[in-house]
Amino acid sequence: ERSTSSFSYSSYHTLEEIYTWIDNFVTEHSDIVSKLQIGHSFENRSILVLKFSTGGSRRPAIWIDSGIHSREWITHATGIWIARKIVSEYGKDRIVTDVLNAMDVFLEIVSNPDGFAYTHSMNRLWRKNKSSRPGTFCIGVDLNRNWKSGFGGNGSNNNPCSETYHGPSPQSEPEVAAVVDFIMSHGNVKALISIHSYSQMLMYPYGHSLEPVSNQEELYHLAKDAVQALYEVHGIEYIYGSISTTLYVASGITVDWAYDSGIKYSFSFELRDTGRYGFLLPAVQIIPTAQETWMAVRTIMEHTLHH
Ligand SMILES: O=C(NO)N[C@H](Cc1ccccc1)C(=O)O
Ligand SMILES: [Zn+2]
Repeated sequence: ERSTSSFSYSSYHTLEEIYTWIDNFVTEHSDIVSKLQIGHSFENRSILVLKFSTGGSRRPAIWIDSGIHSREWITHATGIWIARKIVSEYGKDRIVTDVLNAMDVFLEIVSNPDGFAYTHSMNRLWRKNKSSRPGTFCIGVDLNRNWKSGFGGNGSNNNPCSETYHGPSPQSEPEVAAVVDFIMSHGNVKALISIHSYSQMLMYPYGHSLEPVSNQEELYHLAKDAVQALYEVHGIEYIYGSISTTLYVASGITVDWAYDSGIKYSFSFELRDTGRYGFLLPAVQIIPTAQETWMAVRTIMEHTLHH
């Protein structure tokens, strides 16, 4: 039937099932949610974004993306659950209500649709998109290395066969160009949250250099508060800090571009787990992961609203 009540939020789904859920979800919550198509993938699939808005025009906004790496299935599942949480909490939870009465939220659940389809059809552990170019033997660009900030630097690879291939040029990939174009033309995005898995980390820029960002202190304390809110749900421990100092140097990444484009609250999550199951996180952990992640996301939203 056309309702999302038959959709299992505790299961992993195919691209078609998620796109059908998006249509049903928007139909059922058309007072607060709308569907935008911001572009097409390399293989010509629609790139969809959910817009949560209670009115106004060009309100300050929060951007959330998941699934930029297609094998990280827990991130799409978490994005879907968070979408439902936002609509169910509006009018009940004070923070969500205050945020949505003043700001818009954009949520891109399947940021790499071609790669995601491929993880269902051919290769469960595919990470990159599916772009190909004449004379290039290997397929795919790492969409977390194709952004302009620090493009081509250390922690990205010039070899098309590499899992961290940065692509021929910044924003060469339609999946990245669509997001850049959307955020730049919107011009009022105040926070960006890019959701990955796994490692249980909450990180902020920079990845391409060890130099601290100007509001490093603020981001450190916000990350600390967000990680504490996450911990209080199921006792899961995250580490936090800047990408380059907490993890490793990575160049051309989403959050560095966002930060350098003026989005001062830019974060990247690495969801569960710490390696026992890794990308193959059992479906039984979807809802617990989404519940705890939501509390961290809500903390970042509240801070963005008040600063
Ligand atoms: O791939 C993942 N996690 O899925 N993360 C690593 C590290 C990372 C995370 C977040 C931002 C930048 C870099 C990556 O190489 O992209
Ligand atoms: Zn990733």
